[in-house]
Amino acid sequence: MSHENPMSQITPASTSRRIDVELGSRRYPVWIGPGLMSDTATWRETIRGRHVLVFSNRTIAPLYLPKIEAGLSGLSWDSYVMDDGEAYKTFANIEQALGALARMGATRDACVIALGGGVVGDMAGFTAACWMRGIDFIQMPTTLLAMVDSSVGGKTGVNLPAGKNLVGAFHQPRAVFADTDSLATLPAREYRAGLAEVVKGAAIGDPVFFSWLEDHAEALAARDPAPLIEAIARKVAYKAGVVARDETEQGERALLNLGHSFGHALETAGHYQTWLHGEAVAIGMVLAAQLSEQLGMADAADTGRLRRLLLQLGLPVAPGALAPAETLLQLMRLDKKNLAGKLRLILWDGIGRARLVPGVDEAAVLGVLQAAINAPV
Ligand SMILES: NC(=O)c1ccc[n+]([C@@H]2O[C@H](COP(=O)([O-])OP(=O)(O)OC[C@H]3O[C@@H](n4cnc5c(N)ncnc54)[C@H](O)[C@@H]3O)[C@@H](O)[C@H]2O)c1
Ligand SMILES: O=C(O)C(=O)C[C@@H](O)[C@H](O)[C@H](O)COP(=O)(O)O
Ligand SMILES: [Zn+2]
Repeated sequence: MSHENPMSQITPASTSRRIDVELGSRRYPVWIGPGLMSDTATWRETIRGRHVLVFSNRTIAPLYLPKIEAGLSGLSWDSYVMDDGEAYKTFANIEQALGALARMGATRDACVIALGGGVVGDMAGFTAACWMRGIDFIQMPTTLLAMVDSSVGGKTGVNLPAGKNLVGAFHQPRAVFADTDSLATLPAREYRAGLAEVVKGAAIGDPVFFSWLEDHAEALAARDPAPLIEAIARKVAYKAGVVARDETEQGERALLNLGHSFGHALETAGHYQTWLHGEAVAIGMVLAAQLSEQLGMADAADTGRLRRLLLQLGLPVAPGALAPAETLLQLMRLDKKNLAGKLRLILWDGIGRARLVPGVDEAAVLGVLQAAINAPV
């Protein structure tokens, strides 16, 4: 494994923000700002070998692959363009992408470029983790959610019919280039879903950031560029800190899963057709807050602030009658945080004070789910 990443010496021409993810003797930069895709000289420096596979999907490739093509000249490159959607985050697609690397004759110094949202990023990263037991990859996130969350931290993988992200690997990117110009084409619903993962970071461990989000909710909902870039940078910095302290989720990193035990169950139960990941996380955070209240850990006032902020940002706060509470609980039993057959959930003591709680009473979870299913969406 190479230790010092020469990327730490490279600076894009634009007025981008840079946050480093420090992993002991390794580190990589997350660049955030406009024009990064077209700044080919910069990201091209990260590619060490001759072979490149651009991993994208049928929506994003026509929009953004032409922007990066010039930077690939002189390399032996190909693209793997998957169908669009969470339902395609499967092993079958990983096998196809690995086949594309094989056809290229990709060697160990090959690089995968993830050009897209979180689905593409998780799958491109997993492809890179699998090929010859691990090659380089670069994240070029094109959704807000991918910029603030999935492109950073090295969680990669795919879904199984039994549940979300059940198979994967920790495999860190070599660099992240979050070109905020690409958000111009992002549909409004997808944009709002990304804001949920911003709120999550603040709700877990940064009450000052949470208040800042409350003060800037209207501007963020309207995609005002200055507060948006500030919000992206603050969330990335927060996540980078957590990942630096606990890269492989032995402890603190599990907190980044606030709302996800519920959220993943909602996504799976709806066959990825009902709630987007960010929306499911928004609902899941409210459920976690309600459960925390019921267990005597937190006040209703904190749940109220969380609900209000999510609603201001245009996010859902209740699941609707998607599936019976028992079905959702059954899906939650396969969550990766659970131990010894017992639910381990991220709950909170209030805004900015999340914690991992083992052995959570299933009857209490069922009660919260049942009440939420009957509440208006
Ligand atoms: N690895 C992690 O740490 C991590 C963190 C959070 C989420 N995730 C995963 O990320 C996934 C969700 O990611 P997502 O919300 O980005 O969804 P996504 O990747 O499905 O992208 C959302 C939609 O927007 C489209 N799109 C993307 N960029 C666009 C652009 N610039 N213009 C127009 N359309 C564009 C996509 O084609 C897709 O239809 C889930 O699978 C989730 O599990 C992973
Ligand atoms: O980076 C992390 O750690 C996270 O938990 C970030 C989450 O937002 C993300 O959805 C992640 O994919 C969930 O991971 P999982 O381990 O619950 O599958
Ligand atoms: Zn998430």
